[in-house]
Amino acid sequence: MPAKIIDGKAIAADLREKIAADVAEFHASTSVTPHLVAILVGDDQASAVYVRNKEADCAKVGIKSTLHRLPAETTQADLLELIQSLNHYPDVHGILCQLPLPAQIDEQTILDSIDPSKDVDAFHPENVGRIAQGRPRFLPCTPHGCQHLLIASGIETKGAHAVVLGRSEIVGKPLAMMLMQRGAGGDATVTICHSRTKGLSEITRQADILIAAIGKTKFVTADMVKPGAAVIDVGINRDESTGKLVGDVDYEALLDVASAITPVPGGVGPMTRAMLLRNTLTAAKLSR
Ligand SMILES: Nc1nc(=O)c2c([nH]1)NC[C@@H]1CN(c3ccc(C(=O)N[C@@H](CCC(=O)O)C(=O)O)cc3)C=[N+]21
Ligand SMILES: [Mg+2]
Repeated sequence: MPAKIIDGKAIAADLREKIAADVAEFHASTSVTPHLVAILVGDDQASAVYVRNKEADCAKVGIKSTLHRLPAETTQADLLELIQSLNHYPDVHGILCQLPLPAQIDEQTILDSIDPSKDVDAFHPENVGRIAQGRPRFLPCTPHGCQHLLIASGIETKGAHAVVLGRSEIVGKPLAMMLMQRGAGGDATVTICHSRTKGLSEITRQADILIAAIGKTKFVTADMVKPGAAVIDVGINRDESTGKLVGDVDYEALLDVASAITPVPGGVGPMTRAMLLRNTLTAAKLSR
């Protein structure tokens, strides 16, 4: 039987409907409109597309969004000054500074400067620490999107062996923590693999749930996957020749091996954006 294709676009649309209702309810009781501010430094093409999509998403659910576009040569001091003013501005609930940043700016310094209660990416060390301790304020958007795809698709994580490929601070590391946590979408036995892992395919072949977040086109081949495994593809790579978005897994080949799989595009990407909306509403609620 070919793999069930997990429709992230549809699941994200359902989520947005729920968020829109929650935003309306929040507004009815407080008169507050949640407000997300995105900062885009420079003119990276992919970043510009992502930020534009995000603005359209906000409009769909009744969240106000503002975009600050800064030139590529912006100094770190100037960016810090903008973030400080946004931190203090009560009408701003969520702040997202689009990554990557130009070379003259230290990303960690910038992420550390965002008020943790407005940190809708959940990249601030205080929020990362809270996730590690199992008492999150915000969950990072891409890992939360992956977890929600599993829950919405009825894929049991409890007791399952989840293998996470990739140890980034943005996806692999926090997702591993979340899958291990007690409760829905958690209680998994988690293995994290990375570029230095020995015997990689023996490990990935033990996965009931395999999550690929390494940023390498078609890295996960059919021989690395146990028949019947669920595969979540976090990769968003641009195919040099066709210009199309491709994931980290050999999708066509895995259709005959996996029990369920996410496509790229239309899998994790739309979920990431939906979770950002949810975090913005959470931030607005926190401000009350
Ligand atoms: N501070 C920060 N937070 C982020 O969350 C963040 C970031 N910086 N920098 C860049 C990455 C990347 N990212 C994506 C989110 C959604 C799609 C997405 O919606 N993808 C669609 C396709 C979009 C298209 O066609 O280009 C899909 O997969 O179906 C893609 C990429 C968020 N990021
Ligand atoms: Mg993300």
